[in-house]
Amino acid sequence: MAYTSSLHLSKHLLLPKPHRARPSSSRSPSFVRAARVVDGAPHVNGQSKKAPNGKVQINGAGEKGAVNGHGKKGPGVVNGKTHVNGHDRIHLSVTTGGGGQDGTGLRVAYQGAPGAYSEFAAKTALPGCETVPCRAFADALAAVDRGLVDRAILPVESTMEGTALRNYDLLLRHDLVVAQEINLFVHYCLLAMPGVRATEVRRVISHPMALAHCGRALARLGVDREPVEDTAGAVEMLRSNMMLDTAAIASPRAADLYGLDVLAHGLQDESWNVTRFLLLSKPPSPVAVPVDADAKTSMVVAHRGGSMAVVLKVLSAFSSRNINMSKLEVINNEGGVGEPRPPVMILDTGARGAPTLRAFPHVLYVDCEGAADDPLV
Ligand SMILES: O=C(O)C(=O)Cc1ccccc1
Repeated sequence: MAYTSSLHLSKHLLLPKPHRARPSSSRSPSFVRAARVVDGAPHVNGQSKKAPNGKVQINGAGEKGAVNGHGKKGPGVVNGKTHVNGHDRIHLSVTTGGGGQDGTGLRVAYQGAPGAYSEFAAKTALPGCETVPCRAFADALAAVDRGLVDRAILPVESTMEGTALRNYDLLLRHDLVVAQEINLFVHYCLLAMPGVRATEVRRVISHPMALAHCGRALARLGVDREPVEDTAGAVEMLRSNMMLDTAAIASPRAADLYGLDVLAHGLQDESWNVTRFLLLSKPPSPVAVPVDADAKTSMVVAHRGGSMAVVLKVLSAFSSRNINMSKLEVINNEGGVGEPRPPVMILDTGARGAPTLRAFPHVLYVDCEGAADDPLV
């Protein structure tokens, strides 16, 4: 069976606050070569006291155990071997830290048309930046890879739907670091051409995530749903095709930008609707994260077998170090009943020779407290 299970753990409901002392046993299982994600308290729409930002690094640590492709061996990594139960594996990590940086002079690629939520997230994270619209998320990441822009922004998780696995998968195919994380309240509106009334709407178009987040409201309206590339693109489509029987789900900002009427505010099924975006850049990270900062490290453990044993090792490695985990997502793409999913392709930058894409059926996404340069992590 192809399945995904995820366990979202509240940061403060887990273990006691980690003691910053080293664990009693230095022989704790070594399972990840960690790079860190540094992150402060929840940062929503730039309002956080401790804005998350810092560095995010994503890359393969090959059998040499290189961290983020720099060949650095973190002191907390007990060994650099890449075997879990004899199975080859790669682990990746992401570091994010405090925000509030001036974005003047920086170009940030995002998926969608002007007025998309991703564009707003970029402008919130890096005020003053120039935003560059792209047709697809993959195009935005490719633009950073090629040096056409300084950063790309990608939604990776939402409180309503959990991890956006497709985007995470995309991330793993690139050698990019996470420069910053931003959590954005997403407020959905129903927009229509001026003069159109709600009773005249037969169809609603938007980004698939927006349609999913407003599922109950749309069912009540009894309208057809049609996914399009992005929320602002949906609005643009209404406008340029003068569609009078169709509405779009998008932001109030998009309504202003394209001159559409707002038929309804707060269309989302849950009032607490926060999306987590990652701001990505080429390595090395443009943001330095002090080890003593409140930090979050994200890592990916990729392996080829013994799935439950790996999960247990990961849990026990965190537990023995008294490190709080804030996310554990287990992806198993082989075995069992149902449609098998393709393996996750990961760019291994630690391997000898040129970076190579490697396929892994089993992947764990882990977020934990602590900075990547903290020996404990
Ligand atoms: O379509 C957009 O506006 C995006 O930026 C993608 C998206 C969609 C819904 C919530 C967050 C991001």
